[in-house]
Order: sequence, then C-alpha cells, then structure tokens
Amino acid sequence: MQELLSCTNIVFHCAATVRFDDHLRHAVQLNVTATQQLLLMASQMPKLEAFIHISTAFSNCNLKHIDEVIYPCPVEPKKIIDSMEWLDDAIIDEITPKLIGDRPNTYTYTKALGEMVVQQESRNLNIAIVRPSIVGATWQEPFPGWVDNLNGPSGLIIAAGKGFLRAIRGTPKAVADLIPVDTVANLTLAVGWYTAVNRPKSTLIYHCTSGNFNPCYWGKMGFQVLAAFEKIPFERAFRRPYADFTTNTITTQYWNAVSHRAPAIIYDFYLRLTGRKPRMTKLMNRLLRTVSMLEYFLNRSWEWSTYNTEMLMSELSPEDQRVFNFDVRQLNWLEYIENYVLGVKKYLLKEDMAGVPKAKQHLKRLRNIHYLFNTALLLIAWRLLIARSQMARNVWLFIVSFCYKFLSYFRASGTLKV
Ligand SMILES: CCCCCCCCCCCCCCCCCCCCCCCC(=O)SCCNC(=O)CCNC(=O)[C@H](O)C(C)(C)COP(=O)(O)OP(=O)(O)OC[C@H]1O[C@@H](n2cnc3c(N)ncnc32)[C@H](O)[C@@H]1OP(=O)(O)O
Ligand SMILES: NC(=O)C1=CN([C@@H]2O[C@H](COP(=O)(O)OP(=O)(O)OC[C@H]3O[C@@H](n4cnc5c(N)ncnc54)[C@H](OP(=O)(O)O)[C@@H]3O)[C@@H](O)[C@H]2O)C=CC1
Repeated sequence: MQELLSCTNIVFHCAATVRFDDHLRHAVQLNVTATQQLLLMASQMPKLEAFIHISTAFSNCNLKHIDEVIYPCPVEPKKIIDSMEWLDDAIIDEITPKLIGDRPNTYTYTKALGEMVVQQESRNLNIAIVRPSIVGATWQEPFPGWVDNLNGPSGLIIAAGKGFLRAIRGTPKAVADLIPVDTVANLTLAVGWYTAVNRPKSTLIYHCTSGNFNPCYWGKMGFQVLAAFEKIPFERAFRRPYADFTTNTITTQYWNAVSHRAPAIIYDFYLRLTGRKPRMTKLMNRLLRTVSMLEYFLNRSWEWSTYNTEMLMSELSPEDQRVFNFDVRQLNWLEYIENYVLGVKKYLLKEDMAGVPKAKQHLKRLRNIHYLFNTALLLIAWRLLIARSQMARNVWLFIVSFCYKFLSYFRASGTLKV
C-alpha cells in the first residue's frame, strides 16, 4: 500500500463485475463502493497525475442519445452504498427492479452509479472517464483476432459456430456497436496522457464507440460471422452452423422450441440410450438464459456523441495517431470479423487450423444426417396422413398414377425412336 501511495503517477481503474445478473449488493460493492475507495486512495497519492475510470457506453442505455456528460440517477450513490450495508437479500431483491428502473440489469445501473461517485468524490483529482461500447477481439495489436474472455459477442460466436445457437431475437438494422479491445486500450492511454498533461478543468468523458464513425449492423455482422464459419469451421460441432434473427416473441419461442430445445431433447435421449449421461438440455437452457440477457442490446440502437474523442484524436501528433490508433474509420469489418472468428477458435477454443479438414468432414456428415432425418420425418408424416385421410390417399394415388403414366409415355416414345 505504501509503495502504491508514494509511487503511482496514473491510475487506470478497469476492475469491475461485468455480470449482468449479479446481485445488487455485490454489483454495488464492486462497481460503486470499490470506486469510492479507490478514489480515496488516489487522493493520498502525492505523485498522481491522472485518474482514468473505465465505465461503459451502456451506463445510460435507458437513453437513446447519450452525450459526454454524467447523467444523475434518482437515488444518490451514497444512500445506495449505505442501504446495501444493512438491508437483507430478500428486501434488496424486491427493490432491485425499482432501483434499476428502465435499465436492463444491475451491471449498467451500478456502472452509472460508479460514474456519479467519480464526479462527486473527485476532490482535486485530475479525472477522466472512458466509456467503451461492446468490447471485441483485437483489430491489430498484439495481432488481429486476439481474445481472452466470453464477454459480449465471443460466447455467442462459439455457440453459433458449434451449431447450438440457431436463432436469436435481434434487429438486423440495429447498429452493432462493437469496438476492438486494442482500440479501447489505445484511447485509454491517450486519455491518460491528455488528462495528465493538459489537466482539463472539468472531468472529460470519452465515448469509445464505432457506430458514429463506421457503423456496422447486426444483420450484416451475423451474415459475416456465418460466412467466416465456412472458411474457419469449429471442431466437433453439434449441428451445422446456421442462425437467423427472429423479430418477435412468438417466432422466438417457436424457434427456441423447434431449433434449440427439441434437438437437445433428442440428443439427450440418444445419450441415455447409449448409456451416457444426458447434458444437452441443461447446456441449452443455460445458453437460452444467456441469450435472453444479451437480447436487449441486439434490438436497440444508440447514438453517442464523440466530440471529446475527436478532439483527442486531433491533439495527437501524427506519430502518436499511428501508435495509439483509435480511429475506427479505417476498420474493415469483414476482415475484422474473420479474424475475430479465427481468434475465438485459436485462443478460446484452443483449436488448431490443422484440424480444419476434419472439421469440414464432420460438417458434411452432419449435413447428410440432417437430410436423412428430414426425409425420414417427411415419409413418416406422409404415411400417417394417408393412413388417416381419404383425401390424402386420393392425392397420393393421383401422384403415383401420374408418375406411372409419365414414365410409360417416355418409355414408349423411346421404344418408337429405336
Ligand atoms: C444472417 C443472420 C445471422 C444471425 C446470427 C449469427 C449469430 C452469430 C453471433 C453474432 C454475434 C452476436 C453477438 C451479440 C452480443 C451482444 C452482446 C451485447 C453485450 C452488451 C455489452 C454491454 C457492454 C458492457 O459494458 S460489459 C461487458 C459485457 N458483459 C458480459 O458480456 C457478461 C455477460 N455474462 C454474464 O452476465 C453471465 O456470464 C451470464 C448471465 C450470461 C451467465 O451466467 P451463469 O451464472 O449462468 O453462468 P457463468 O458461470 O457466468 O457461465 C456459465 C458458462 O457460460 C459461459 N459464458 C459466460 N458468459 C458467456 C457469454 N457472454 N456467452 C456465452 N457463454 C458465456 C461461461 O464460460 C461458462 O461456461 P462453462 O463451460 O460452464 O465454464
Ligand atoms: N467487455 C465489455 O464489453 C465491456 C467492458 N467494459 C468495462 O471494462 C472493464 C473491464 O471489463 P472486462 O475486461 O470485459 O471484464 P473482466 O471480467 O474480464 O475484467 C474485470 C477485471 O476486474 C477485476 N476484478 C473484479 N473484481 C475484482 C475485485 N474485487 N478486486 C480486484 N479486481 C477485481 C478482475 O480481476 P481478476 O481477473 O483477477 O478476476 C478483472 O481483471 C470493466 O470496467 C467493464 O465495465 C466497458 C464496456 C464494455
């Protein structure tokens, strides 16, 4: 502690709980109280030049247009911190929906409270806040496609590539505001420099987003992810990767039943028959729960103003603009998504590119099983129908006799020619 207090020049405060479903007490402890304590600690650092707090562009996701300002929450963070000390879990559970209001989860709410704490407890510290949107794999550094956690899209890319995720409620025309993690790191470092050197009079907020500069849409991104699976298939897929966006609750529930739950039940039945432990239904339920938590962000678009970010870009020398590049106008989404899928395969799934031919063969086998299964299903359905309905039987007889006549005609015309 003594060493930290006496030697620190700059603090980058990134630690947080990013779980959407965290209990409010825990989320407040990590995202609000810890921020307050770190600010207190920072105020005792004589050599401190700047304190950079990492928030999220979604801390005010209840708004459609978000400026580079701190928006107040109705209940003061200090009151929330105090009440979390003595309220029991049951009461906290009850008041959580009222407190978070029109935000979707405790994460976005406590990140907003964290910003308020930064504003209120800044004392004479030299502070800035960076708000990244959805952080994805690296764009350039240390190399394209590096990723080390399942947050944001990474988990869903695995689920789609392995064939588990077949449909997701999303708006293809909504902006997919992804931002590469190296872009966030570069902007954060540049903010550290600018804040320490220029000591702005007020706390500046920097939106680290892509939609304003180089928008990509969920429909296009989903399509690019699926196209990347053709070149870079994942090993031992459950089904062939194919997914689509659904647009309302009824179609979502239908596809969840048909494309997610039914195959899981059938597979578990097969596992039971072969003396193994069923696991697919459990896994599928977990996936659907995760998907339901991410859907909020797939069905809305936000506009973030980026005056401070643009100002910072113009303040950097050409050399620094190159080294600490955060200009996403140069980002090629197609290339980025392909590298992202490759990175997920390599760094998260630990799969080697040498296994690609085998993975492709496995997908071909799955395609054949799919065709065989569908044909068998169709024949069974048809057999059941003609056993029960006179009309179906008549249609069947008509088709059979028509085919017979058609073949006889061709055979006869062939014989005449000879
Ligand atoms: C032509 C059309 C084609 C269309 C379809 C193509 C589809 C292709 C995919 C395209 C990509 C779409 C991506 C959309 C993503 C939208 C994301 C929006 C995110 C908004 C971010 C807001 C920005 C932020 O500020 S913060 C950081 C974001 N935080 C997170 O992402 C954390 C989310 N995670 C959680 O809250 C929890 O982990 C939760 C609730 C999801 C699960 O909790 P639970 O207690 O059930 O499990 P865990 O113990 O946490 O984990 C269990 C298991 O799941 C794995 N896992 C964890 N997180 C994820 C995840 N995000 N996705 C998938 N899997 C995940 C975890 O590793 C565990 O695995 P084990 O094997 O059991 O260890
Ligand atoms: N991922 C995203 O899409 C976005 C993330 N952000 C923000 O970026 C920051 C980093 O998020 P991300 O990298 O995704 O999340 P991670 O969960 O990967 O990282 C969170 C970090 O916080 C640390 N941490 C958690 N609890 C504690 C604790 N009690 N004491 C000390 N350290 C702790 C973790 O340490 P350890 O590894 O030791 O557990 C970890 O290094 C967060 O502030 C988040 O709000 C903002 C926008 C989008």
